[in-house]
Amino acid sequence: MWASVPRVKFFNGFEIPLIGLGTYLTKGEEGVRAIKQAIDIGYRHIDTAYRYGNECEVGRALNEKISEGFITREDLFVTTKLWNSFHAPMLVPEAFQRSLQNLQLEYVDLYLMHMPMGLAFRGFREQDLITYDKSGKVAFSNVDFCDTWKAMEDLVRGGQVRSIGVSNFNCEQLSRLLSKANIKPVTNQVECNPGFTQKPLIQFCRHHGITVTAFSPMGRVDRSDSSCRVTADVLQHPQVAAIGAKYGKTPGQVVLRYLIDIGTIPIPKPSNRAETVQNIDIFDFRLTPDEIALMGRFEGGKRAVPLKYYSHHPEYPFQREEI
Ligand SMILES: NC(=O)C1=CN([C@@H]2O[C@H](COP(=O)(O)OP(=O)(O)OC[C@H]3O[C@@H](n4cnc5c(N)ncnc54)[C@H](OP(=O)(O)O)[C@@H]3O)[C@@H](O)[C@H]2O)C=CC1
Ligand SMILES: O=C1CO[C@H](CO)[C@@H](O)[C@@H]1O
Repeated sequence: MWASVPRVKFFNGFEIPLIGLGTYLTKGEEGVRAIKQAIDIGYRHIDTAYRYGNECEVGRALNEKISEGFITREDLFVTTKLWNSFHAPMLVPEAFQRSLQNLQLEYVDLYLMHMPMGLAFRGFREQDLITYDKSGKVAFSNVDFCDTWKAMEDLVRGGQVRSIGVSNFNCEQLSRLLSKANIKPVTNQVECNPGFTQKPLIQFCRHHGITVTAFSPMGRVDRSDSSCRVTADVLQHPQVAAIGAKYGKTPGQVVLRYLIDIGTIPIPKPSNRAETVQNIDIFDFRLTPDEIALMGRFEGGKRAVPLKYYSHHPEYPFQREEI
């Protein structure tokens, strides 16, 4: 049994465990087993999204562990996300209720706007989530994300969402949101790994009391999606292995510790039991300032997940980058 994972407090008083379980591509019976196994190992923070099509599996796994008496709902921190085609304020309550129903929970701890870019709405089925215009490009909506945010604020007031946040927002978009919001976002979930360290964004968020959740923390993505790439293969790097050897840790553990030491909350997706165990066993060591500096040298300025399909959207957050 592992010691419980430390938590950090949001500005609103709610606490989030410092490591989460990513679930993109975690599906079916195997997915349910993997999530239950992660709960047994000690994970309490689970990250899913309507778009992942696996909220039902996540909900089943969590509710089975609750029914067994192994955990209570209050032990858990569950995040899900509003998909881009549900940005119109009138769609937000229904989109959220569908997520809640899939999860079979009475509330979610954190509801994120998955991206700042609104997409055309066609329906709630999987095949409706991304539609294309006549020229074959992803079809957009012109909803302002500040209006979407107001509808998300109403969900907090309704009591079924404890905290709200955003994902894939850049500093300018966050600034605009902050200038209009009544409830501040508790987190911005963005790609962060040694190959893409997000220093300016982390600084901006810290200044505004917003946490940064680190997705794709390993900087590589286990999927046949040609729009994703490996940023820096630090897991194979001898210097990372050497840091790990000093602490009796694997390169993956060194990477996660680095992300915590620079102030983020990583949500890695393990692909087997050994990785699931390793990724939570990172709270008995910390990197020295020199080791943190060394890990920072893998920065390559390029994302693993550049979301290229949306690059023609006016709110595409990475316009200024070479993608
Ligand atoms: N908000 C957003 O837009 C996004 C959110 N996310 C969220 O973040 C989560 C994590 O990101 P994801 O893109 O999956 O990428 P990760 O960086 O977590 O990469 C996953 C891969 O890393 C490898 N890995 C995991 N743990 C270890 C370890 N200890 N040692 C060595 N290799 C390891 C595994 O590959 P292998 O099989 O080779 O071992 C695994 O398949 C997602 O599951 C999702 O919940 C992700 C992308 C976008
Ligand atoms: O959350 C997500 C998981 O990764 C996908 C990339 O392959 C992203 O498109 C999506 O935002």
